[in-house]
Amino acid sequence: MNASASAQLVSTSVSISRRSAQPLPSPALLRQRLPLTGALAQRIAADRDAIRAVLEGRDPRLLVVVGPCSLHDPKAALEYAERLAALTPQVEDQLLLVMRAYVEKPRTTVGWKGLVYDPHLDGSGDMAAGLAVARRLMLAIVERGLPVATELLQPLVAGYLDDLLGWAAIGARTSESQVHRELVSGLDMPVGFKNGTDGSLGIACDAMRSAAHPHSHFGIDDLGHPAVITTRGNPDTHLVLRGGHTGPNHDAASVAAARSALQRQGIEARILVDCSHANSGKDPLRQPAVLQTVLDQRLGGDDSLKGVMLESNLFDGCQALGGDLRYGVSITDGCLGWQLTEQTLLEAAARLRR
Ligand SMILES: O=C[C@H](O)[C@H](O)COP(=O)(O)O
Ligand SMILES: C=C(OP(=O)(O)O)C(=O)O
Repeated sequence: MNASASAQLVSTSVSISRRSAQPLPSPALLRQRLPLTGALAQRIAADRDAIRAVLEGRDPRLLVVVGPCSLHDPKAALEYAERLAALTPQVEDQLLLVMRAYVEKPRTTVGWKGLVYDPHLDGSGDMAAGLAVARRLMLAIVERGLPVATELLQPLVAGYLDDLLGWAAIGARTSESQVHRELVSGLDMPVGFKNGTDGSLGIACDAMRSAAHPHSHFGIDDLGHPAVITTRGNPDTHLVLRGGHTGPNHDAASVAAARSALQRQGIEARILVDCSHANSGKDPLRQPAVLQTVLDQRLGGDDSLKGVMLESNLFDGCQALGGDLRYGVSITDGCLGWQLTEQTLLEAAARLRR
């Protein structure tokens, strides 16, 4: 094609398109700018093994994924990480603490989509900066000795961050997506699939079976080039119960139903309960009560319940994005403040110890 024909093709595609494009650094370039040291990479591999051991029942502790609904302020996120790291030695005989470090948010319709999408919180969508801020922050959390957990939402983002993760979630809005199942089948870490927002368990069970299989799928390679990605299948997935439109699903009857649904499909019953979202009726202060029901069931002999998730921040509640933001308060879902979080986790460890 000569130059004028190709210019015409470009202008035609621009005139009929509702989108524009700006380049981003490749995953390899960002990793090179913000590298993971060999010692930290080994720690992350050991953290993944420790989480696997809990999920497989080789370690009797309770996995606790705890932290903000979303990270929007690196300073507050690091203060939170320091508090969680300081709490760890007091509970680690009973609880395996992993920090929730969510930098992408799936929205029901529209809203702030997380630090990687909009790090300046002003709708400018500076995703090149967002990726760097998120990677730097996750590295700093890992350096403080904590395993990092996140939701993987946009598959392209995974390549920029996945070397830093100990655990990942596929959210209620994406568990049914083939693209996300393919992504998980290539990840070398434990991954939780959430039940659907309507409470359906079937999509998460299907997701676990699909992700356990090898796949070939469209993606980008480390240099950012379009590529055929070939995966080996991920055996380390599990179900996350988060409740649904019809109500919570952390009670004994719902957990038994989930266990049967998994067993019917030949999947090992490994379940984590999200104490927030529809399990708390979106009231963050109800999370400790949800956790108690999980402990009741575990202490009553249910060994399919491997862990919990709590949405927690420096301070209780949430605030609308805009104007002067209060330090340490969520700008997405409401969270349990640090004081109550610490008390809840200390009490949970004490109860399990007894
Ligand atoms: O965890 C966060 C929210 O529940 C999820 O992102 C959906 O939020 P939205 O319904 O406010 O968009
Ligand atoms: C969005 C989340 O959860 P869910 O997918 O269960 O709504 C979340 O944990 O932030």
